[in-house]
Amino acid sequence: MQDLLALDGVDLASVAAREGTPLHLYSATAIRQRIDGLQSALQGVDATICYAVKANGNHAILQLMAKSGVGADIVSAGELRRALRAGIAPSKIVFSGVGKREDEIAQALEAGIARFNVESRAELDLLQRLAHARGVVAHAAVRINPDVDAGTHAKISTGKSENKFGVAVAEARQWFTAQAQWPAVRLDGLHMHIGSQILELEPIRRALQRLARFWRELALAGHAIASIDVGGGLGVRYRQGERAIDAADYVAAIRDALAGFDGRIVLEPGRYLVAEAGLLLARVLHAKQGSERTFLVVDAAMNDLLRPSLYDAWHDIVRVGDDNGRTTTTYDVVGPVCETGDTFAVARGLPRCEAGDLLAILATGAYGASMASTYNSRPLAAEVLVEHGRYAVVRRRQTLDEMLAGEQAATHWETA
Ligand SMILES: Cc1ncc(COP(=O)(O)O)c(C=O)c1O
Ligand SMILES: N[C@@H](CCCC[NH3+])C(=O)O
Repeated sequence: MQDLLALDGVDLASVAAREGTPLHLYSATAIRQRIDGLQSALQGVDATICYAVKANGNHAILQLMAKSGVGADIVSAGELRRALRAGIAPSKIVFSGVGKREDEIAQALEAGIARFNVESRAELDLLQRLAHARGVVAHAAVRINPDVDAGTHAKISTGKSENKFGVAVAEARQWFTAQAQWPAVRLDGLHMHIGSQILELEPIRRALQRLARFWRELALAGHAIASIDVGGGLGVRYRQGERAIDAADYVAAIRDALAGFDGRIVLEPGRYLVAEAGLLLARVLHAKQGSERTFLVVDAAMNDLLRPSLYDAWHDIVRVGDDNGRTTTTYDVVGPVCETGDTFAVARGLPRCEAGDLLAILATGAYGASMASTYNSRPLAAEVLVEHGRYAVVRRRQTLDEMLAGEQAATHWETA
């Protein structure tokens, strides 16, 4: 990652000095390479890549997706708004999520999105009512829960029967049989998404096979399936040397499992397209010698990057600049937030650091800024897009006034 930014000729220290820290950086070149790689692997397949906006919904990144012909997988009216504003065609937008609100479905219907990935009978009923009221027919896919363990962190595993997502094949079968009950919904798609940060192909293969078996059964029963959405979940390398799934192998597994399917295949990668293209710059505030451990207290915190606190996730960390023979020292890299969980790394070997040094926390392009909060009343960090030795600020650092906007004294009371 750092090599790529260096190749682009961007001096991290100078961007940090000009824009301040903490600072999220994304390489446009790296994102394009990921998109191109996946698109090439998909050559000859009738496929639409619908980028999972939740991974990083920054306007500039969504514009980049739109310009590359990539669509969007959305989970809220906010993400719908973002996708449309960035120029993503409604015909390339799919709407996932286990709890879509009535107003959100209404907005998506009015925008004319391609498809709703439906996760419960209640949602199907609601979609029927709202589509009927508007005199339109909504295309829907059933999200199947294939009961496969994706082998990822429990908090981001979504394809086991105990998870809240999707429905069992048995229930989906009933929906197809009873289709006439929902005349304003065209139930002609299947969907799955078994989890995120998946590093082994085997669980994906198993889930695809279950999905394919059901598609064949439906086809035999005379149900036309126009779209099979295989979800996202492709993992990335958070540690140097870690193994991840190759895009070509992933696409080969999809082709194999769905051989003979002549409809549209939808993919919903999020992390895969953006994670390794991003890094978070943080300044060392001080090195603190505790009684048992040595801490590097930095100016980024769990509100800027939640993954280590939430999932004990590993992110490689490098000291920016020449090491000049500094000895390797073992540090806990921590933020200033008042929680012990505000820790980016435990017992990590780094060149000896001092106050003012710059650290880059790597592979933060996905689920970094998009999961940020203002916890501890820390304003949202700025985001910059880097390309060929230049950078553009694509989100200004939030000011304290912006952070406080909307809050007010309890002077106006309503009776309820
Ligand atoms: C329905 C759905 N599609 C796609 C994604 C994108 O996942 P990832 O970023 O792991 O590719 C998610 C999140 O895991 C999701 O819930
Ligand atoms: N937020 C998670 C991934 C969840 C994916 C959303 N379905 C992460 O940071 O790894």
